[in-house]
Amino acid sequence: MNDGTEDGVSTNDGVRKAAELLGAEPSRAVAAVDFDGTLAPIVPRPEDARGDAAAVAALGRLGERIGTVAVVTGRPAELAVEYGGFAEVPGLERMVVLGHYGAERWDAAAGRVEPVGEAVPAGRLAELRAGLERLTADREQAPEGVRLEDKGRALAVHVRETDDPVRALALLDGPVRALAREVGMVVEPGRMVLEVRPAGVDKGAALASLCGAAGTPVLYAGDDLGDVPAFREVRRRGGFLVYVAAETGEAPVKALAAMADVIVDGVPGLAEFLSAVADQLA
Ligand SMILES: O=P(O)(O)OC[C@H]1O[C@H](O[C@H]2O[C@H](CO)[C@@H](O)[C@H](O)[C@H]2O)[C@H](O)[C@@H](O)[C@@H]1O
Repeated sequence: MNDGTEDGVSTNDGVRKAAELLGAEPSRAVAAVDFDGTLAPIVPRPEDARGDAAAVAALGRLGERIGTVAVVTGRPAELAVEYGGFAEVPGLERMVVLGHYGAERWDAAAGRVEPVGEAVPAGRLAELRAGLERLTADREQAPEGVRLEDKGRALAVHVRETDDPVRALALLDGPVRALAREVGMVVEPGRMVLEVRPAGVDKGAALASLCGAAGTPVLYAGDDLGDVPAFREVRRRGGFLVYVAAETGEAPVKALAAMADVIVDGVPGLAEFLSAVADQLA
C-alpha cells in the first residue's frame, strides 16, 4: 500500500473509513472488485492471468464479515471463477461474479451462470469475428504481436506483446471502431486492449443492480477505464473507492485516481488493504 498522500488521504485513514462504512451495516454491505489488474496481476497473455492468492484470500476474509462480496469484470463470468481460483476459498461460498460488464451473473451458492438481458445475435458476432480476424492478419494495420481474444459474447484485440503498443493502438483504433459500428456494438478501450462488446451494459449498472436500494454500504476497487462507470456509481452512492495503480509502468488512469479515496500499489497493495479492512471489522 502507498500512503495515498497524492489525494491527501493516508491509507491508514482509508482502512478506518472503509471499515466504518462497511461495519455500519455489515449484513447489507457490498465489497466488489474488478478482476484483471486488481485481483489478478497483469500478464502478457490473457489466458495466463490468475487470481493472486493473497488478494483472493483477503476478499474471502471480507466475505466472512459482510453480506456480499463480488467480482465485476469484462471477462466471461465462468472464466473469472476458474482463473480466480475462488472455489474452496473460505468466505467466498456466497460470492457473486458479474461477467461481461454485467451481461452475466454467477452465484457461488447456485454454481451456475445466468445471462442478464439480450444477447447479440450469433450472425453479428460471426461478422465481427471475421472482420477482426482479417484486420489482425493484415500486417499494415496490425503489427506483429497483436492478438485476438474471443470471449464468446465479445472480442478483444490485444497489443501488449507488440514492439510499440501505443503505436499499435493508434493504428488499430479507427478500423476496430468501424467494425464495431457495422455490427452495432461498442468499443471498450483498456490496458493495451481494444475490446468490442455489446452496448447497453457497463460496470456501473451492474453494480447498481447488485447493491439495490440507495444506502447500501459499498466499497469498489478497480484499475482500468472499464471501471469508471462503477466508480461513478459508487461515488453517487457515497461509497468507498480504491484505485489499484499499475505495477507495469503504464500511465495512470487519471479519472480513477481523481475519484479514489485511496490509491494502492498494484494487486499486492489491494491484498494488504482488504486484509487490513477485514482485520478492523473482526
Ligand atoms: O474488467 P477486467 O476484469 O479488468 O477485464 C478487462 C480486460 O482484461 C483482460 O486484459 C487485461 O489483462 C490481461 C491479462 O493480464 C493483459 O494481458 C491485457 O493487456 C489487459 O488488458 C482481458 O483479457 C480482457 O478480455 C478484459 O476485457
